[in-house]
Amino acid sequence: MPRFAANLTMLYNEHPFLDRFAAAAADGFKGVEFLFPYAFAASEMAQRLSDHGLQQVLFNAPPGDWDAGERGLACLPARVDEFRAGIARALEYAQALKCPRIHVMAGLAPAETERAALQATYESNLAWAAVQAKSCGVDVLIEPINTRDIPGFFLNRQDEAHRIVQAIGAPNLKVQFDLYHCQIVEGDVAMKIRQYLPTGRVGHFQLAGVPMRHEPDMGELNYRYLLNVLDEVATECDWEGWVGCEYRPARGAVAGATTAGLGWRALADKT
Ligand SMILES: O=C(O)C(=O)[C@@H](O)CO
Ligand SMILES: [Mg+2]
Repeated sequence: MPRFAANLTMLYNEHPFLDRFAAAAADGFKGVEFLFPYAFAASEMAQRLSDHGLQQVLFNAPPGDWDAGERGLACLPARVDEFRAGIARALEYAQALKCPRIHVMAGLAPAETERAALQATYESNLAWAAVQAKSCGVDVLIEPINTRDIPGFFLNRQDEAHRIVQAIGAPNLKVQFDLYHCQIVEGDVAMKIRQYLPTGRVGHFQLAGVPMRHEPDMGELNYRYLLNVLDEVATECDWEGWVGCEYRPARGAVAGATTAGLGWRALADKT
């Protein structure tokens, strides 16, 4: 079974951010991911990883002004310099945290800009980022995201993401396959795992229950079935990546809420 990584942005919100590393390790996680490390010194985070025997498996490149509603810069023609500076910063953190992949968010499509111009900027930015990342041994990931959570997000579908990755043809440019977004946008999730994982273009998975983005055992997706499919296909194609647990615990941020909700991990048992 692919390994589960705790998403420290969404899980363990009952603890201050830097204390979430210890909490995840205490629950048996060996890997962690989060959205953004930039409010903290890389050395401080590297120390937490080492103290708790954790691997950093993923984080995001700078997304622009998140608090002002920005959700990535990669498709924005007027922001190329800022995009490039953000990739350089992300790669510095990736090296300090020994993290083998970064997620580059596409951004919101401005209504006044032609889709073709956004697409051209997106593809040239991704090609550039992949070259920079390659020299650091890092994969660049793109993630289709549903427009209920992020209205106007530029990249929404698995097929679009795979077309882009194929067209650019950089071996370290891959798709971040978030099963939660896939179910909301297009469904047929099990068949999409079967279709896309063997291509070699999937760099990472994430999961959450649908529709509320709570624990995977809450909601309309049958994760016992899906995790068995993932396991079967990953074994067939020797895929050894991680599955990020990117959900908001239903019990909220009260003491013990994240740990109390982890019973769903038994769904991954093949019994
Ligand atoms: O929202 C998600 O899904 C993510 O993976 C984040 O990195 C981006 O919002
Ligand atoms: Mg995700």
